[in-house]
Amino acid sequence: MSIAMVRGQELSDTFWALDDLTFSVEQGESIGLMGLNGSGKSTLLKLINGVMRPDRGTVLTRGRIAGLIATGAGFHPQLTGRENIFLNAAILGMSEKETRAKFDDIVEFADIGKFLETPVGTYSSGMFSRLGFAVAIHTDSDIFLMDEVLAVGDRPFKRKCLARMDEIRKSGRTMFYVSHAPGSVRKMCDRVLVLEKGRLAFDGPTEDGIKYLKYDDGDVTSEEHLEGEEEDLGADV
Ligand SMILES: Nc1ncnc2c1ncn2[C@@H]1O[C@H](COP(=O)(O)OP(=O)(O)OP(=O)(O)O)[C@@H](O)[C@H]1O
Repeated sequence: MSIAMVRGQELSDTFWALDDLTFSVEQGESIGLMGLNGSGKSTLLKLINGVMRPDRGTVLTRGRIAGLIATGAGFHPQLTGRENIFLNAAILGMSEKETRAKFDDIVEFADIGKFLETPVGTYSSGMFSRLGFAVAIHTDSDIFLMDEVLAVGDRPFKRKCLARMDEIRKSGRTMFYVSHAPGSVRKMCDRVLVLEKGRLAFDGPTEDGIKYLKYDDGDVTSEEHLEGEEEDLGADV
C-alpha cells in the first residue's frame, strides 16, 4: 500500500506512506492504531474506509464502514451545521429518512447550541469534531473508524465520546481507534497495531503495544499530566 508523493521539483522522488503492511482483523475486534506523527495511521484508515486506494496491494473489508477520519471532512463550509448533518450523513450512506429519524439525537450529542444554524466554515476545530463525531456514531456500521477525535474535544465531550465508543465496542462492532493516549487505548482496545514509517512494527495485545511504544516511561512533565488526564477519562467510561 502506498501513496506516491512528489516533493518539490524532484518528480522521481517517491514516498511510501505505507509499505509492506499485512494484517487481518476479526469481526468485533477493537484495534488501537498507534505510532508517531506521520507514521501512516490516518492513511491506513483512509484505505480501510475507501477514500484512498492503495497503489499496490489490496484492502478487503466486509460490511458498512463509518467513522470520523479527518475533522471537517465531508462538511461544506458554506452550509450550516443543520445542512451539513444531512450532507455528512448522506456521504456516510444514510438515507434522508434515516437521518431525519436520528436528527434530534445527533443535535443533542453535538450540543453546539445556536451554531447549528451557522455556516460550519466559522466553527472552531472542536465544534467541527463534535458535529462530525455526532453524525458518525449515529450511523449503523459494521466497522467504526475513529481518528483522534479526542484531541480537540473538551473534557466533557471527550468523556461522552469515550462512553459512546465503549458502547459501540460492546455491541460487537469492529473498531479502529487512532490515538496517542495510552489511557484511552487501554480502556478501548483489545489489540494494538504500531506503525513505524509506514510499516507494521508491532501487532499484539494492548499492554504490550503500549510498552513497545515506551509511552509509559516518559519523564516529560506535560506528558505525565496528559497521561493522567486520559487515565481519568478512561476510568470514567
Ligand atoms: N495525500 C498525501 N499526499 C502526500 N503525502 C501524504 C498524503 N497523505 C499523507 N501523506 C504523508 O504520509 C505520511 C503519513 O501520514 P499520516 O497522516 O497517515 O500519518 P499519521 O500517522 O496519521 O500522523 P499523525 O499522528 O500526525 O496524525 C506523512 O509523511 C504524510 O506527509
